[in-house]
Amino acid sequence: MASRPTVVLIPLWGSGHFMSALEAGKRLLAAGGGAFSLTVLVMQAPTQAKAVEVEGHVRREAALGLDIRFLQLPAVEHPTDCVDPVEFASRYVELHTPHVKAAIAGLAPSSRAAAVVVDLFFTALFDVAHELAVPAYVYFASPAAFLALMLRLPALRDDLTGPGFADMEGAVDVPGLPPVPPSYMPACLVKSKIQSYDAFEYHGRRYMEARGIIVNTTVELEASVLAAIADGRCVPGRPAPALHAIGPVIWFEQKDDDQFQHECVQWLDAQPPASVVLLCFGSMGSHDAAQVREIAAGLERSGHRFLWVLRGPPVAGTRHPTDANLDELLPQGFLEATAGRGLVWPTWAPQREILSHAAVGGFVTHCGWNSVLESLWFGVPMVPWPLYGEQHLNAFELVAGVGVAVALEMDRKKGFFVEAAELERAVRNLMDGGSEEGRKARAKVSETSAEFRRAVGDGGSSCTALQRLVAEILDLPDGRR
Ligand SMILES: COc1cc(-c2[o+]c3cc(O)cc([O-])c3cc2O[C@@H]2O[C@H](CO)[C@H](O)[C@H](O)[C@H]2O)cc(OC)c1O
Ligand SMILES: O=c1ccn([C@@H]2O[C@H](COP(=O)(O)OP(=O)(O)O)[C@@H](O)[C@H]2O)c(=O)[nH]1
Repeated sequence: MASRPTVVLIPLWGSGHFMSALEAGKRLLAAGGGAFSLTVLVMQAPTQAKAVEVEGHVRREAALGLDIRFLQLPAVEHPTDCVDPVEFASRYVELHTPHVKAAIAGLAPSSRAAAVVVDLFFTALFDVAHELAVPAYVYFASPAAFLALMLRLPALRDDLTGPGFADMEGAVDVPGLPPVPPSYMPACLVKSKIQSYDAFEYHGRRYMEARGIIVNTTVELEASVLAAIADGRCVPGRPAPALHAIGPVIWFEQKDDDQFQHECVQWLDAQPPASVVLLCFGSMGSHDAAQVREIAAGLERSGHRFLWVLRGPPVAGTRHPTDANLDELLPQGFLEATAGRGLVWPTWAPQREILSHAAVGGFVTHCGWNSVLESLWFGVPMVPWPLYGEQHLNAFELVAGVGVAVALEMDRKKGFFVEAAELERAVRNLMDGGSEEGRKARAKVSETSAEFRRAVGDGGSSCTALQRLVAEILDLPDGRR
């Protein structure tokens, strides 16, 4: 049998990470034109719900008949006493090191590993790659701005006066971004316990060992940040990491049944073009009862049409929201008052399909990076309502850097609470034809959507970056394929 190498992909279990990495892997596979296969090492997800989700993804993707092999890694113990999901992921993956080594070392000689591509929180696996002399890459499913920050964390530690950025005076210097107010730092670094900073800083340092960092962005969207990283401004005095901006990597589910229309989509079909504002807060986003009342009041007073994906409080001991009990959560009379112009959807919604619908004209989003890229792809301007992870920094970049969003004021001292009047103002500015702020965001987002489509098309920046990456993995001269 002819010898053909494989690219080993090791994604994190969360859908936003897992499916983004897998989609990137599929693009590598396609660009490789059969020169290598893809091997995905699948970790046992730490919760039952996530395990079911991952199994579903693997089953569906395996059935596509592509040149992808899924290898399940043996289960390991769960680390305890972790302060946040990043510390958990970092320690959990360390426990997988011997299994990952055995899986890669055990590949048949005819399908040796040409590269190992790991999730942004899995840099502990570089040890395995180094031992086996396989080039290691990071797949960074978040923006380059967050990468720039992570690379800067070792140096920024000297500027801290407390364990996190909360007490810091002045602004944070994230190369390539305007000065960032400390309150826009990722939530877990603001109110940080020190382990949280340690976990992020650890990965920031280790990125420097990678042969390359594959980033889910475009050079057009994050030009200044990518240039700052490439010019060595994040880690002065060290060779800059090699970047591959191959985005936007967006996963589009294939519909099994074209006849079936989701209830949300059926409802949108009956609304005028660009008239509906979507509110959706990601896989881990939910609000408490007081905040839900403010959202309801803000939407009612805005007078605009809306599709609100409203989730209930998280399952105890997890961050996964439950399905909302609308009778309990919504103020009395709200559904009657907004009947015909509003739909409240209490569970997971088909967000990409909704964003692609002509009736959707704006998106109040938690700023998860996948959601942001989807919104930009479909040319939908945003109101950022960041909740967790790096989302506050994403929100800052969207408003102050890229200009595709209308800002939302939050009470940063009161758990980022948003008053009804403020949501009403932001929704009106986003959706009203007469608002200058909304007009600018709409114009910029249309431009970005067109740029995105050019970037991934033949000869586009991301397509070219992908081809160069494939040539590098295959060791072809001059990046030729
Ligand atoms: C990127 O910065 C942070 C990401 C996370 C984080 O952690 C996480 C852990 C899990 O066990 C499952 C997950 O699904 C998950 C998701 C997650 O954040 C989201 O990751 C997306 C990448 O695909 C995307 O970047 C979104 O914007 C993120 O919200 C946690 C964190 O701090 C606690 C981060 O700083
Ligand atoms: O009700 C929902 C909520 C989220 N998503 C999808 O889940 C992903 C969420 O990823 P993101 O990076 O935005 O945020 P995370 O959930 O990881 O914080 C995106 O692809 C969304 O389209 C969805 O389809 N329906």
